[in-house]
Amino acid sequence: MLLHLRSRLLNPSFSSVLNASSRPTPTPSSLSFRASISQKPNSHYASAAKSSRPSPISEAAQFVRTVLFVPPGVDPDEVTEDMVLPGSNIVIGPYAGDAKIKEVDFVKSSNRPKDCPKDDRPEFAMLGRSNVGKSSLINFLVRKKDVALTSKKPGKTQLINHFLVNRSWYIVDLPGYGFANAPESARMDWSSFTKGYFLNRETLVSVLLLIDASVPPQKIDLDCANWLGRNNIPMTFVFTKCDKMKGGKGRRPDQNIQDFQELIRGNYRQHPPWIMTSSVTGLGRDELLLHMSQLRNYWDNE
Ligand SMILES: Nc1nc2c(ncn2[C@@H]2O[C@H](COP(=O)(O)OP(=O)(O)OP(=O)(O)O)[C@@H](O)[C@H]2O)c(=O)[nH]1
Ligand SMILES: [Mg+2]
Repeated sequence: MLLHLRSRLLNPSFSSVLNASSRPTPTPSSLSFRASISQKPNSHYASAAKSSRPSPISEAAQFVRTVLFVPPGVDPDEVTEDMVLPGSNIVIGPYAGDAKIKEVDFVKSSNRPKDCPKDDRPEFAMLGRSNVGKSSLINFLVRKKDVALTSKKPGKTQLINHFLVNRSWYIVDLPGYGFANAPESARMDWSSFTKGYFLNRETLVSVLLLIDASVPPQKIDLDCANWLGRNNIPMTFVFTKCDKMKGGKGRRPDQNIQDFQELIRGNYRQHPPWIMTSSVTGLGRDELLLHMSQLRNYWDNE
């Protein structure tokens, strides 16, 4: 199982969509949510890892921990291949379930983090370079064409937009960063605006950090991932545009994804969750919703 898994994860390929079936009821845990879901690169740098006492875990469990995302409630020694979502490194555990989207309502746009909805529903924030496909991913997840506004021009989304799903959790569309080609009017100070949201939003379950798989790894995305990690903000890498097999200037999406993983691998003792998607072909939709359900259900039970 190890060898097969190793080659599958180190060489991402396009796989079929998993049937998101319902899962057993989760068992509440006393573990702290952020502590167990987040990746904390600061404390996970290789040097820090070397100085800590060796833990008596098996080679298989060690491999699983460094490459796979093992959610709360799963013993790394008991992970089997069928627990890993296709097109991802995500292990599905006992908290996954109730992943279907039945209804979605736009709630509000806020231009300051403190104007965001004030309730305790869990939320997921879409973050990524301008034009990476954040708004498209929201429409793709909720299976509606125009819930979130999309555009070929970068800088379309300029406010923090809250969408309420099944009246119980939020998806948040955020302005993109890295407006290299955006009109002057669309530029903004991402550092003070969006960073304030990340640092203060207590109901944020995870950031979905979107990375364009049709281009080679970009420094700004790596910097963003490291900033989130240093600030202990849980994240999932969502690779977008995986349908663009010819990839224009760049290499094929699977090669770009592999290069991105290699660039960040050294920073994390436990690899953050990642998943391949395409809002054109539907790749990864059910898998991403299932992953979000396990993070959310764990958060709800904490
Ligand atoms: N081929 C392909 N194109 C995509 C995909 N996702 C988004 N796009 C296209 O990429 C462009 C930008 O999409 P948006 O969803 O508006 O991007 P955004 O990240 O919300 O952009 P900002 O709001 O400007 O930050 C649009 O032309 C989309 O049609 C995808 O999976 N595959
Ligand atoms: Mg947008």
